[in-house]
Amino acid sequence: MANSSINLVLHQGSMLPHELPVAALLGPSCFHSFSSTWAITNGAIHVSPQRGKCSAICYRFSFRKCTCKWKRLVRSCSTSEFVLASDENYGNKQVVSLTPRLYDYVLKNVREPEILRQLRQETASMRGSQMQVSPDQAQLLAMLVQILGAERCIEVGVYTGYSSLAIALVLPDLGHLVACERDAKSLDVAKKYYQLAGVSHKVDVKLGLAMDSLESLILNGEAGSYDFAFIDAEKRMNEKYFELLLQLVRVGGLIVIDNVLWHGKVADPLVYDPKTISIRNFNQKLMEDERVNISMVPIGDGMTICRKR
Ligand SMILES: C[S@@+](CC[C@H](N)C(=O)[O-])C[C@H]1O[C@@H](n2cnc3c(N)ncnc32)[C@H](O)[C@@H]1O
Repeated sequence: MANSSINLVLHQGSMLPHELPVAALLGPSCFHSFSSTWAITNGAIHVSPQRGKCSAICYRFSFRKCTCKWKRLVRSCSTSEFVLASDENYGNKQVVSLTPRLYDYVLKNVREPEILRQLRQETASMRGSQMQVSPDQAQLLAMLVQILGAERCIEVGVYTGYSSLAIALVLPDLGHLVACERDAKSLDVAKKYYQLAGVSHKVDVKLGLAMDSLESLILNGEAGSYDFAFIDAEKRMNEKYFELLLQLVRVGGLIVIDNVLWHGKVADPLVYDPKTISIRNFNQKLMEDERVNISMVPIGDGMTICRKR
């Protein structure tokens, strides 16, 4: 077999047995606090940690003489990189692993409207710009809205308006998007772009706490009248937003929740900060919630699409 190698970024907690001696070498606190890049090559087995420029630590090791089942976790060839589920009952299903190169390719295949590109560029220099959804996520949201034929939508967490504008652009002219945001400064940018895009008449901006805005919609008799909702605000409030939105959305309507993978921390047993625990618990609740059909999609930071039954 050719000497193929891959780089796979494994975040803390996704430890393979091979990591253990390295973890011992570095000490638990050190090991706990970084993401590591693993270079896997065919050759003699060795594990060698080395600090890279980016403060990540790289390990080089191979599996030729290694018989442990973990070698099955990661495989490579010269052009693709993928992971296998560690549970062999998934039949060695290969799942593509997004690398920077592959993600660039995905982004090159997004049809991002010019106005969204401009908004993204303006937001890039602003505080919190990493909060906005990625172009591929925005495209998926817009696609869901179109497939549903949605006319009435709600967004919880607008920031400078990237995802809400993506939704508003595909709504019919009489469509209606309730956009909930507590930060007036970010909303000013969003409103400027709604105007520039000619969709202001479709967007009902609610400045204030999202819970208050959602509760007032319910008090206003609007339960069951919305087709689509997107949750992307304070993560620890997700369950509360979800419960209110479940009242506001009609049967067959969608509620999409962002950041359900939380940079991979949800799957890391070593991470138990309050936000991660809350997202992890909410994911578990959705998994058991008979009121909705669900699909967790590993796009961006992970989105779960819920369809109200
Ligand atoms: C992740 S950003 C939203 C990004 C946006 N969806 C986009 O793609 O550009 C989260 C936003 O939620 C807002 N937010 C957080 N807690 C909120 C609350 N309780 N009520 C209303 N907005 C809130 C924040 O001010 C922030 O602008």
